[in-house]
Amino acid sequence: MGQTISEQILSHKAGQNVKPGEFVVIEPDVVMSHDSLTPSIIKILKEELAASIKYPERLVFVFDHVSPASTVGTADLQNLVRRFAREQNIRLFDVGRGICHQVLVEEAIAFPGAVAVGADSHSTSYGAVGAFGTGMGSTDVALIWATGKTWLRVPETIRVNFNGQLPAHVDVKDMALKIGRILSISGANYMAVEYHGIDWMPLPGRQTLASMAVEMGAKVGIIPPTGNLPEHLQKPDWLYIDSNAHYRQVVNVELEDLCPQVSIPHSVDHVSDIQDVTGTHVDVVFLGTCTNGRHEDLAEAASLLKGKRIAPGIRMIITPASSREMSKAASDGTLSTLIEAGALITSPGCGMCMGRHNGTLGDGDVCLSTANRNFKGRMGAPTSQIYLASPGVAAATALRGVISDPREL
Ligand SMILES: CC(C)[C@H](C(=O)O)[C@@H](O)C(=O)O
Ligand code: SF4
Repeated sequence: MGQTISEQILSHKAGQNVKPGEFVVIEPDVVMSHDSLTPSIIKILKEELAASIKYPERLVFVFDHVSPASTVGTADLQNLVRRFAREQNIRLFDVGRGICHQVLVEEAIAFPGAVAVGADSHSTSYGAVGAFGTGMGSTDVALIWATGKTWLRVPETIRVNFNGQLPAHVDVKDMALKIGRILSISGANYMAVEYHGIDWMPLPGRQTLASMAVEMGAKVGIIPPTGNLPEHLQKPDWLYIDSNAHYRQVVNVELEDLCPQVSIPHSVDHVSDIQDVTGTHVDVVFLGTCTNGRHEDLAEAASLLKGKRIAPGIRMIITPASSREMSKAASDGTLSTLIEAGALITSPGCGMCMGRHNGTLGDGDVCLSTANRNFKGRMGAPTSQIYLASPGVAAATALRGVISDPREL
């Protein structure tokens, strides 16, 4: 019997062939945590486990969730983590560097064939480079700090086949929302989702797809590390695309038939074709996050906003995913196009994604966001509403002040 990509990676790590449903103990290559949870992981390590860190070189800290700090409380906690990182010799990417998932890919800390664990649910993002990336809670992560090891149940795999090419102004985000619509928020619970037919897709689109796998409950969302990727992200020799692999379910999506998709409050899998929601009033447009805050996303918005102004009364807030993505957008004029159109650019990081700073939503605010979650109250007031869509839909909506189709501009 052949093996899926996740099965191959876990077999490689375990040093023996593993099958779905089996429990394995492995040593993750990378253990990421961010400003939001690192203080509590340090506390668990010290107070509950009374342990020390086994492999500091495998740990990475990133300050992105409230970055730079917005209150004395968050500033003090970040200082605590800075001191701890210095004492323990742990790599830290400080405020302004970017969203943890973006930074780990840019710095090639997450790499093809690796097991990359993060104290964050969107750690499925590392599947973009063909890593087994998965999120864990603070206690599990503290145990990895202490022992260097963790256990996993080998997931079954759902195979998604994308066929054909995307029409103009239909985006990888629409592919991700469409899969969520087909599988539902629990359709991939504790499974791997493996995406095929997208060798043509560059890295940023792969990051969009992999980041959203967890929104269907997936343990990992993985794209074979072949095709349109830089040399250093091509697959290792031991990893292969196995036509005899066994999949729990196969989903086929014809890209030619896809139109812009919009997720409606308050559930990610509550998705409509755009024509069913065009004209919906919006107060705020948010372009950013680990799902859609890269240079390509900003450039797509800029191409639609060039020489125009966003609608009166609309706030458009743009938070680049990292300093590198921001710098690319600065050097090719993307940022100035967006600023001239009336958008606000914030420091790189998670920004308003979780409602903790940089544009928290107030009572009754309606937001069209390029993020990955639209749970009630996520971005601020419980009475606010979040629609999720692509960067092109975000730009068209900012221009018109109501949800709009970028194909009709
Ligand atoms: C704060 C963090 C633990 C959380 C997560 O796990 O995903 C956040 O990044 C999110 O997107 O909701
Ligand atoms: S950008 Fe949003 S979804 Fe991504 S890690 Fe940050 S808070 Fe979580």
